Amino acid sequence: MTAGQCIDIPVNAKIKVFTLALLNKDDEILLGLKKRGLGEGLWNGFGGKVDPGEEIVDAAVREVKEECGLTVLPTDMENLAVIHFEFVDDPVILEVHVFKCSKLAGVVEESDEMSPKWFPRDNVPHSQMWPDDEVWYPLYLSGTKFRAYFLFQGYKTILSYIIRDFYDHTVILKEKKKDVII
Ligand SMILES: COc1nc(N)nc2c1ncn2[C@H]1C[C@H](O)[C@@H](COP(=O)(O)OP(=O)(O)OP(=O)(O)O)O1
Ligand SMILES: [Mg+2]
Ligand SMILES: [Mg+2]
Repeated sequence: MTAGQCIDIPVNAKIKVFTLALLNKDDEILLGLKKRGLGEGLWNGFGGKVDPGEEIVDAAVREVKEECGLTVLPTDMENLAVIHFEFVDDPVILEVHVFKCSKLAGVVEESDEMSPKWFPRDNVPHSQMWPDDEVWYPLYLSGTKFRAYFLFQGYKTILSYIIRDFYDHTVILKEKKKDVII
């Protein structure tokens, strides 16, 4: 999906594309405590920047390997969501392609970026995760595919968000703090 296909951000927005993989085993999800960079100190799925010319799903597979040692196949990566994050006073919008995967091979290993740990899927540490996760995580649990837009003030405050059905773009959830224009 490109910026032009998202109805909640300007067509000419500057976009930086990322991946985020949610890895499942039975009733558990593997999260990593980010040791550096964007989201340092927070638990998150595994992912990062898509290299120039790289397919998004291939970037997702590469990032999983780099960050937690597991091997996943592109064909086993299920598209769950595309989320756009805008930050006040930052012209660059982050476009995060979220995948889920339940076919995992190899051994979980700590990397220089992530310290991995299994959590019960219905009991993740939201107080130590990005604040948007609490909004959309129930959709992941219910297997609902979605597109979302979040407007942040800094990294801790969500000013507004809108979540749409992945296919027909109907609104699933929407909230806006008073006085925010979107
Ligand atoms: C703003 O809200 C966010 N919420 C969540 N849940 N995840 C986010 C948010 N913003 C970014 N992310 C994800 C997207 C990526 O998976 C990472 C950020 O990428 P990272 O900085 O880890 O990129 P890498 O390529 O892995 O880094 P290196 O260049 O250091 O390898 O966070
Ligand atoms: Mg990363
Ligand atoms: Mg990385």
